[in-house]
Amino acid sequence: MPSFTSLHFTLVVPIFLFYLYHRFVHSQRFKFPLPPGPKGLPIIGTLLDSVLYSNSSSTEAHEPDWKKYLDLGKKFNSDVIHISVLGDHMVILNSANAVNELLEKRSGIYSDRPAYHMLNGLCGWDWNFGHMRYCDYWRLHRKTFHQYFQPRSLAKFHPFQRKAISELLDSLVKSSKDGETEFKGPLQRYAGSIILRATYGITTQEDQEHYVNLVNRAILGIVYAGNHGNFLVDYLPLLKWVPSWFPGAEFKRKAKAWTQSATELRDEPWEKLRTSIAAGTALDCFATENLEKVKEDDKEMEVVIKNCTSFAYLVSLLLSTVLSLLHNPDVQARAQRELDTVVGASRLPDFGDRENLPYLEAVLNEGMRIHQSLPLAVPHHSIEDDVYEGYFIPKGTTVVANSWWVLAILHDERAYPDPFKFNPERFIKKEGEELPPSPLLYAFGYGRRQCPGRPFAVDTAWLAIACILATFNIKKAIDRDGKEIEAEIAYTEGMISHPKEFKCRFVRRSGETWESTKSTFQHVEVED
Ligand code: HEM
Repeated sequence: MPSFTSLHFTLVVPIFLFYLYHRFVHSQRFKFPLPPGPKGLPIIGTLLDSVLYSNSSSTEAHEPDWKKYLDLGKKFNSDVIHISVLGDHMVILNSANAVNELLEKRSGIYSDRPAYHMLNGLCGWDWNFGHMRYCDYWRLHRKTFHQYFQPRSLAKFHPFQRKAISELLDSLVKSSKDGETEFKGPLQRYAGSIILRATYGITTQEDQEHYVNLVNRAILGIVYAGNHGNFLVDYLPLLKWVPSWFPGAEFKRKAKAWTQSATELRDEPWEKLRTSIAAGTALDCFATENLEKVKEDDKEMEVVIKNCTSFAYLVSLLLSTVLSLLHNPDVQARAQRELDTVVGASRLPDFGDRENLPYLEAVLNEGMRIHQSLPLAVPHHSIEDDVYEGYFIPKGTTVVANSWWVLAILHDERAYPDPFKFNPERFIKKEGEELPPSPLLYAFGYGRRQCPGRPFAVDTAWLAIACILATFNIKKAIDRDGKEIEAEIAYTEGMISHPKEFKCRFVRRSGETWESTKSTFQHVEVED
């Protein structure tokens, strides 16, 4: 009978050798190099460069991440960059090609999300399905959301989009005084009220204002902790257990404040909805339609519905388009000529006019191209080893699409003269010329995680821009001495980016017709 030792040699050793052979000879890991990138120090990798730098995170001004990643691409002469910190792999995609190849064509591999130790683990955002891992639970959320917000269902939102635009125009008229217009609040309320109406059936002005303020507070956690690696805890999950009073544990104190608003955002409007359902006063919306379909004791499905009732980044697009229009009065004038010809001066533009307003469509496209609300989209994560252009991308890599730059590349000098100029003309079809790729392909993310709210968001933004241009000229604000105030073209940093504070005036185009045009949507039948 063979002894244990000889058994060991005859069975275990060959298996072990076979394993090593497989690992070293067959594994792609040893055949292909990682993509180029900063080497850093052994074990900690580029910790000192990347984490400590971005850990100033939160409020201090520094070079935006998309610019930092773009410079790395230039330095290493590659559109795919690898950054390693404490064994964590991150790959940055700096070209449309790389994004299409990996996030679109191989989306079966790249549709996961990173573990998000800061955002989900500490800031209380794990309930939001946009941050969930790629699994059946996420699929259930995605399907539930898509069924309600799919393109062919958009008409059901039109009545309350029209009502919201009417309120927006009215408040822009009323809040214009002393040489400037308070426009940010009304735009936030416009976007927020439509989303709140669609998801929870919330309609009163008081509730809308309350929840829009809540979103503004809650979103801070996403803005600062949404980009992978902004906090050290993303690389060292054990830091989660450091007590908040511990010196240097400021991240825990921030997380506590952000968790509170993220949780309020999840629970408060939901409780409100539950109360109105019990009172029999709830309006038809995403939540009621889905709750009606589930059995009373199906608690899991109720949580899914609650997790889907989302907030959105719509206002960033509106603010950045207003800023671009302010700097381009010629674009405003041309869009207004088109509106006057197609729609006339006696009513407001409506969804049915959209296909007859190609220049206005181009303005919307250019607004999405010139600045992206999510310059680095939302990080994806790989679930298998992969090889791209001779580079090895290990399973478990966080993959970040540098969307800001991807769009800039697509608008390079050869195809688009003056790519940093706001020029909607580039999206107008000309005889014998190809149109440039639509920003819709990039501004809303990629592959299986692409924004499912895109059609609804674009419709809502279109109506706002069309009606604002039909009603107002956007002009520079005027100070007390009657001088024009310049509006700087500058954007905030963080995962969600929007123009920094700027001033302007919304000046009515025609005083006489305003009373009749504003009534266009005011008598629309809306359930509220
Ligand atoms: C201009 C407005 C908007 C922009 C620019 C935008 C952009 C994005 C981006 C870049 C992503 C990440 C995609 C990826 O991971 O590759 C995303 C995800 C998502 N968006 Fe939007 N979005 C907008 C409006 C909306 C609206 C209005 C809704 C809801 C009605 C919405 C719901 C979602 C959801 C639920 C996800 C998560 C999808 C998932 O992880 O499967 N978005 N959005």
